[in-house]
Amino acid sequence: MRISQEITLMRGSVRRKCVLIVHYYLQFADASSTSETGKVTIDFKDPIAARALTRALLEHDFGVKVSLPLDRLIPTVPQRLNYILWLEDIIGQETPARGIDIGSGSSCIYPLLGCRQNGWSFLASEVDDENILFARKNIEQNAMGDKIKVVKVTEDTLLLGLLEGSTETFDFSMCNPPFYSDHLEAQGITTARSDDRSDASSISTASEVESIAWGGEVRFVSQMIEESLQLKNRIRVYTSLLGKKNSVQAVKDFLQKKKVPKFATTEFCQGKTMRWGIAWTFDTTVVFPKSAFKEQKNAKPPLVCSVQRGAAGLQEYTVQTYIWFLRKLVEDLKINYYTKHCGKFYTCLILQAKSNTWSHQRRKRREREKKMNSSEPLDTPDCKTIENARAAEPQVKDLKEKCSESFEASVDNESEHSKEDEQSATKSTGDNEKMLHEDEIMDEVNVVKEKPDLGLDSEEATKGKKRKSTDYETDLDNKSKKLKENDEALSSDGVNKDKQCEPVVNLLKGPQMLSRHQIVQQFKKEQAENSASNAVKKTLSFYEKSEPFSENEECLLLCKFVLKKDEGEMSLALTHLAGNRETMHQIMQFFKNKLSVPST
Ligand SMILES: C[S@@+](CC[C@H](N)C(=O)[O-])C[C@H]1O[C@@H](n2cnc3c(N)ncnc32)[C@H](O)[C@@H]1O
Repeated sequence: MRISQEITLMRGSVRRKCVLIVHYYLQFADASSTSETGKVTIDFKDPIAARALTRALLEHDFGVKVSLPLDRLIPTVPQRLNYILWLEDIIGQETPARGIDIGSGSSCIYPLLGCRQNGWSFLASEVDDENILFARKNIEQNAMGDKIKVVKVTEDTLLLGLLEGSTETFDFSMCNPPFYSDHLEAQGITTARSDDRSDASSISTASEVESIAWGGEVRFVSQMIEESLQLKNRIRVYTSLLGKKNSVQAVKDFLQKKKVPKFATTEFCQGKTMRWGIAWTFDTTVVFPKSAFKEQKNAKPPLVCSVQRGAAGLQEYTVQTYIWFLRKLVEDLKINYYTKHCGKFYTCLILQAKSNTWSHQRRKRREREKKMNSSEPLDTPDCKTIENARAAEPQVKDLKEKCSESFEASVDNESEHSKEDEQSATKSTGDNEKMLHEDEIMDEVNVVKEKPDLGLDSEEATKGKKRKSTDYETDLDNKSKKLKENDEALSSDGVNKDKQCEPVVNLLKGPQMLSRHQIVQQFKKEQAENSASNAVKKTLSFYEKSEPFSENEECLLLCKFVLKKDEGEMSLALTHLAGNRETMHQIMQFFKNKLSVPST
């Protein structure tokens, strides 16, 4: 397997692999250093080292020799390869396809890779003279002059201008557009996504014209969409890379507005760097990669609850305040949790519930109070009341500290993260602690949205009895009602109505304990069958890397817990990963009860 491909598939530890290659090429030995123990490292902040790595990878894996100026974008090979591999999936490798590359850069990397890998031929455009000079040199030194042509265009020219005066048709178009709309944006998030290198500490050598375009990438791609409406099937599949998650939705909205019949998105994950691909077509025979569709269809929507201002009587409407409150609840319920990300606007935990500790909270509290009154020692702290939480709220000021103390990998720069949480595609630091954006792999317009998952693990489902989604809704309503009734019954002054209350757990299917080993097996099976949701895939790799829970530890439910603040509004989402799905509804109901806004 080629080393860069291996890097792509490994999706991480790029450095380790890269340094081996740099070392492999003795002529690049200057760019690397070897410690006394023989550990080879390269400085990613050094443009010479970055260039050496790219050149070594291209030559070693693809037999492509390139010359690259140090004052222009130095492409990272694994990221570029991701895009080429995705295109291969869409258009197939069988036919010698002809494509367009908007903005070849000095490397001319996409045409060179596409030509060498698949025999594709290219018409490429570029605005920058120095880039054109180097791109043509690179084509020449790889003897690809008959397959790749680079033409100079003006900045307002994209597809229409490039194809003016010709009737030629193309199988695809591709583009890695300048991401930023202006210097401020470029500077503001430079560390998060300067170039597309996997590490924020790497150098960006991109010139202004390479990184900034009026209106940013959304306008750039929107113009391509507008022009495609005129060109229609002259290009079979239009594609572009996107560097910001926000841009994906904006471009999808635009495609929908323009009534483009078919489009798809994908996610490229390389180390800590995320990029997105968008593809659209007017040819309904185009089939976008199947596996990803399946993934989208199989992904069950999370349970989401909005967290209102003043919920639980807390005054500060911040993720830190509420994560503190919710973590307390989780701890009191003796639910194990593991922090995947702790940020200003986004916190993600993995919850592992061993047993149902959330039913009958009031009864348990009364029992505890009784014990306290009879001066018996209190052995098991139970769920804190809202009042307790309110009383403790002043501690919230220390939350950031607490958060970073107890969370395994903390946020090292809040302002950086606020940008990251809202705008950037870069994952947070630390191998095991990746920032989870909402899962969004391939989707297509007009895919019917799934009904929310409402207990598909229930008895009927296991018996194979088909039920309408409305049935599930009614079921959940009934269960929620029952929960509420129980709560109300239990909260009546001094009257013990426990006997009247059927335990909620009896309404549900019996506990279904899974060991960590079984969970991992289940995840692997889903992955092999291509039915694993993104959340499951990420949890699997997280499990494999970090082993957060012991091998034999059993659990009733494993779910992802996300508290985030988006456009000023906070929400809590639970995504099922493994175990008894019904219990996730109960836990969500429990959180909802605790997060009610007290009447004044
Ligand atoms: C982000 S760089 C990508 C370069 C290369 N494709 C890569 O992936 O490494 C964007 C490139 O587009 C070029 N560019 C900007 N506006 C353009 C336009 N209207 N037409 C063609 N190229 C353009 C820039 O000069 C720059 O080389």
